[in-house]
Amino acid sequence: MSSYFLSQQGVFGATDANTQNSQNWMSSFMGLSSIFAVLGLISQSHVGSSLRLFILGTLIETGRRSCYWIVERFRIQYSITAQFNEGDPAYEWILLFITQERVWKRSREFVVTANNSERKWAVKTASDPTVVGSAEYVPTYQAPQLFRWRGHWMEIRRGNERGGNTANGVQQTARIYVTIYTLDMNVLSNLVEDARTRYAEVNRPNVVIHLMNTRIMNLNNPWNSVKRKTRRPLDSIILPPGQLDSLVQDAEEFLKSEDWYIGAGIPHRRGYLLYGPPGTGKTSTIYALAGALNLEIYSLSLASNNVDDSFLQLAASTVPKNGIFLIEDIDCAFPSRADEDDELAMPLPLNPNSMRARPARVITLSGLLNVIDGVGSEEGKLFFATTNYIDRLDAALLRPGRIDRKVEYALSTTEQTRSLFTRFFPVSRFGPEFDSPGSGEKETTIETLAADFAASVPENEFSTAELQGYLQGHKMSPVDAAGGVVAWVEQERVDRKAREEREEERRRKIQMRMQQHHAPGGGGVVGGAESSGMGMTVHKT
Ligand SMILES: Nc1ncnc2c1ncn2[C@@H]1O[C@H](COP(=O)(O)OP(=O)(O)OP(=O)(O)O)[C@@H](O)[C@H]1O
Repeated sequence: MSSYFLSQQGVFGATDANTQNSQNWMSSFMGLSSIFAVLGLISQSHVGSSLRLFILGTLIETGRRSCYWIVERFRIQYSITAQFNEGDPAYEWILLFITQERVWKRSREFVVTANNSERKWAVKTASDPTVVGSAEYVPTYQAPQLFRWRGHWMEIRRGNERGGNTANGVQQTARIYVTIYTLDMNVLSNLVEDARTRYAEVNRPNVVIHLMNTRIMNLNNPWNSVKRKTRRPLDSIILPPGQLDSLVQDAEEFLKSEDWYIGAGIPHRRGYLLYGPPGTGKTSTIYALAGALNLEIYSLSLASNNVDDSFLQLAASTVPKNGIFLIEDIDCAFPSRADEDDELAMPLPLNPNSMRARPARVITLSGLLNVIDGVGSEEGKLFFATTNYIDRLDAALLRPGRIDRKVEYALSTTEQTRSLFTRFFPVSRFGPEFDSPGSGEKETTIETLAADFAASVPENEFSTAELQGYLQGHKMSPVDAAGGVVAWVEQERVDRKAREEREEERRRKIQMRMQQHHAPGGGGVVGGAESSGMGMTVHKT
């Protein structure tokens, strides 16, 4: 639920200010009558001009304060002020709203950044529509801006709230204050709804991805980096028949059945694990699904050393309802048995004093489980996790209720390979001028080439991403793509073998260095590891 702070009394302790103002006014008023009395005296007694000037000044100042008081009174009585905090989705809505309403017209201060995929709600500063700028201009809105919307006067102002000190410096949270000169609360609701609708409309062609900038962590706004990606059609994801449809249907049904979950007393959340080799379409599926269901993604990597249990909890709790909470490579948080062995097999430093401390593992399994299904797991959210190594995940993590659906992604089947070829070389793009040897019907030719291509790629040996990489190198010529694939497969096998041998050699060298290091007279064991399991593992190998 989006939140914005409301006040009919202004935002800066207006009640106290009112009391003080009214006292000032009263005293000013009382002062006025005595001033007039004194004036009479003065005119009679012909006191000097300096005294008259002084009295005139006092009168002007009193008048100024009275006007100010009246204006403030009016403002407080006849206005509604709403506060939008950075980090809340409503903040994004209102930013877009003020950009579209061209409230910035009189703004003279901008933050200028080079164009990139990060979303900023920049404004167009060039009047010539043909000018394509290389930078984006975001108004600071530091000075209050007055504008009219649907017949109502409004004022907009931006401020920064100073938070606590952290390792990353002082945390600041931006706020936007909108003052509407009306007594009708509906105007505010309409404004927020209008802003939300515009936001949804503008983002229709994109998928919005919220990320954490773990270098500049902000406890008030953990999702402090927003990117947009062009929406990817579902049919551009090539998977075995039925796999994608069933996933989309499942997610759609989940979103529609909140009442059923409440009635059945089951928390309204659903967890999916997509697992399989790299480059098989796990992440692409989630992005395409988010686009199709109009959902925003909140994506987190557990690989960062800065993320700990409490931050994870905070991040999960700030994902709004109907958002997708995505943890990519979820196995990264915990070492596998193989990894642990590898770490023990790390080359030991020659000088024990130079041994670097290993980074602390700050995410615990119980912390992660808590986030997925415990106190921190908010309802109405889709949870997605991806991994290349399902066998490294703890059984507790995989149990239903935490992960409700596991979907396996495999290396490309012959049918997927064929579909990938026809997606790369659509009949529409290659048209009548497509000139193929054999000069059959155009459509038949592409189909034939696709069949030849698929038959030449061994099933379940290459990922879709690898095949896509190959096809990209021949994107203008389906004939070359189909003709060259046999040689490519051979070359890939040779390269793969060489890579595996290099890796094997690297491991062997590490083991040898460890053995030398632990052998009698070989430098001893650092930090008393001799008596530990670590020493035993090494001697055995
Ligand atoms: N099944 C697929 N259908 C269409 N494109 C795919 C498919 N699999 C991979 N790709 C393409 O390969 C690239 C990498 O895909 P993606 O990131 O989705 O793979 P992944 O399985 O998530 O990999 P990783 O496990 O390394 O994160 C993308 O450009 C994507 O378009």
